[in-house]
Amino acid sequence: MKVTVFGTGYVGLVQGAVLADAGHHVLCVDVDADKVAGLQAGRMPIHEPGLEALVHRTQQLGRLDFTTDAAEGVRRSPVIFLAVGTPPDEDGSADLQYVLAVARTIATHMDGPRTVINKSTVPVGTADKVAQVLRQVLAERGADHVFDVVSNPEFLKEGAAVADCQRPDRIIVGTDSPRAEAQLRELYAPFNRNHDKIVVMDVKSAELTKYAANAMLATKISFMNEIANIAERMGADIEAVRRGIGSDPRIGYHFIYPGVGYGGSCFPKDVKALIHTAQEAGFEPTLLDAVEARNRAQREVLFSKISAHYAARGGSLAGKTVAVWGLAFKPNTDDMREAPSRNLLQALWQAGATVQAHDPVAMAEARRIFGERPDLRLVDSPMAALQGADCLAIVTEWQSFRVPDFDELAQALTDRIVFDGRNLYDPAVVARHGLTYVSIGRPVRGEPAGDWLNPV
Ligand SMILES: NC(=O)c1ccc[n+]([C@@H]2O[C@H](COP(=O)([O-])OP(=O)(O)OC[C@H]3O[C@@H](n4cnc5c(N)ncnc54)[C@H](O)[C@@H]3O)[C@@H](O)[C@H]2O)c1
Ligand SMILES: O=c1ccn([C@@H]2O[C@H](COP(=O)(O)OP(=O)(O)O[C@H]3O[C@H](CO)[C@@H](O)[C@H](O)[C@H]3O)[C@@H](O)[C@H]2O)c(=O)[nH]1
Repeated sequence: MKVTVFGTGYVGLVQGAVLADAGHHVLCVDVDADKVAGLQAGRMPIHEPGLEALVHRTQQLGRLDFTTDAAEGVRRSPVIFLAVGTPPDEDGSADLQYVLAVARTIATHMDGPRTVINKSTVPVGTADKVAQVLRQVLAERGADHVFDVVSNPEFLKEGAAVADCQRPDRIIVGTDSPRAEAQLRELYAPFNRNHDKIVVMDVKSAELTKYAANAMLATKISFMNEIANIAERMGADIEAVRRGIGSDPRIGYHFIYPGVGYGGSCFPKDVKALIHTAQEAGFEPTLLDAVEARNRAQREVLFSKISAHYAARGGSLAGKTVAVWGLAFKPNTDDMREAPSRNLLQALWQAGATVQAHDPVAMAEARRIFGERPDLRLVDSPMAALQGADCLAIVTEWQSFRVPDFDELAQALTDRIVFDGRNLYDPAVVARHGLTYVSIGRPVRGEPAGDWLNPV
């Protein structure tokens, strides 16, 4: 099928490449001319495992193209995806300006029937708004073309976006139009061979399904972070508790890792947007309010531990150098949108510390965000970050941080202490190497080996 995708970000680019790989002919449209020129030349705007090879292959096969020409994008394909951003407005609601702008563009240039498929995460009622814009602009043109607006939310995870898109666990199709449903069934047929993954429902339920999924996952994380806070005050070990509850299939092991709070471009924004939608409808979502509040607090926990450690010893962070491992909001991506590392760095700088940081792929993004500043050194390896540092803070659980040389760590860090926001290590092993180890939801371990210290 001929398909046009508006927006070549994490969702649009991956979706476009995966559809092209499955055999469709895809044209990706973006307003960012640099991004489009880069993609035409085969340069990826984001780090996503497997994406570059997929884009190159489908480009060479002539099934994937990029353009800034929106009119061509609209005229070329009967099926048009919307995959533009829906960032949070100041009041937490989703900003629909990009979605509605594309709707106007489609209505301005369409010259026959179109199916508009919304992949952006949008509040309930947005499909109606898109349809209204289409109707209005068509009426202004005096044109009379048939269209359907379908909700088809995306569930990919960054860092695994290509794999998730190639093997979706469900394909939500929100429409009451048999014509549109048949088109989407044909479009997704290559992804639907093993068993029927397509779940058809009304548009509003599809729109809400996306928020419900993200809110449920965010709730699991905030719940676990809440239990971690209780555990560390009681002398219990959250990792033992995690294994203990995860083995119950009704709970499961997924998304119950405690840490530095959820970040990224989706959970923080989508939980806030759902709260806003509920409030607008006259309902106070107290559970979601609490999920959000716990996350806000959790994102400060690592800094609180570092600062409390030094304060308890009569010192402060002023003049200290803190090594930071991990800047991306999660491993296998260079995305730093709402990354918990940003909270930590700002707090450390405010306390007068210098940061010496390493991330396997997000260094360029960090440079773009923070610019040149005397209290930030971005270095090329995890071990280089330790040189001359007083302590280490771990923010992202990259694979390359999982098995460090603890003796080298102990030698390099002046204060011989590790603050781990991701519980990467066995506390007894770290302590055996002469390091003090402060993690999330577990008692502090330190020298001499085997000693349990008071939580800081
Ligand atoms: N990032 C994810 O993991 C993820 C997963 C599922 C759903 N979503 C949702 O998908 C949507 C897109 O997210 P993203 O992370 O891909 O965003 P992004 O910011 O990475 O990309 C959006 C792209 O849209 C382009 N754009 C803006 N206006 C345009 C226009 N009028 N015409 C053409 N292109 C235009 C921008 O230039 C940008 O390249 C959001 O609603 C998001 O919540 C994101
Ligand atoms: O047990 C866990 C799991 C995740 N996280 C954090 O939660 C955030 C989000 O992680 P993840 O869900 O893996 O990444 P995203 O790429 O943000 O993907 C989420 O958001 C997307 C955008 O809506 C959805 O499509 C995905 O299904 C949904 O998982 C990150 O900060 C993680 O560190 C935890 O703290 N503990």
